[in-house]
Amino acid sequence: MSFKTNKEFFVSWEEFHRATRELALRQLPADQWKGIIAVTRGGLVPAGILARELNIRYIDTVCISSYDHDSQRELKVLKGAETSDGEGFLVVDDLVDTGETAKAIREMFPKAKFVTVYAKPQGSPLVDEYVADVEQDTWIQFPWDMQLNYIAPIAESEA
Ligand SMILES: O=P(O)(O)OC[C@H]1O[C@H](OP(=O)(O)OP(=O)(O)O)[C@H](O)[C@@H]1O
Ligand code: HPA
Ligand SMILES: [Mg+2]
Repeated sequence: MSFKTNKEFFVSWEEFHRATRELALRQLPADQWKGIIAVTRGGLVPAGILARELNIRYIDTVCISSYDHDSQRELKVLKGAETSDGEGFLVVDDLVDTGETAKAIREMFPKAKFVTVYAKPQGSPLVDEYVADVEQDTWIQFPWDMQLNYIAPIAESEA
């Protein structure tokens, strides 16, 4: 499935950090968690921030690759986590969009709490908790996918 839209939502490191700390605040008390499972790769960044804020040192990964095949999105689990049903674990991803990844996560870890930083409407019902809503037709640009660039003054780009 290809995603074609002109609408973009640019997220800075500061904003991502702030939103993820807000997510951490909602996961108290911290001692209810056996550990965190990060959904690679996007979930690795919020997992590090959550682990720091909640003082959690047990961090596992579930490694998922999704790709286009005959215009249908296929999900492949490259590596699972060391828990049978996810009980007591916080599973974290950067966002939920169509919800396809979330469905796979729910099947793998039915007893875990699944949280994301951002959620689009199609996927948001599949997440237990998230911080910010983003419209379905908007592409979220994360800070690790961007760099600072020079831009010409507005006056110079006239005519
Ligand atoms: O709700 P969905 O439509 O499934 O989309 C959400 C998933 O897509 C992105 O990962 P992606 O597959 O791009 O891989 P990455 O995390 O390795 O960048 C994002 O990090 C979520 O895991
Ligand atoms: N931004 C970045 N990665 C994504 C998105 C998005 O809006 N949707 C699915 N993967
Ligand atoms: Mg991902």
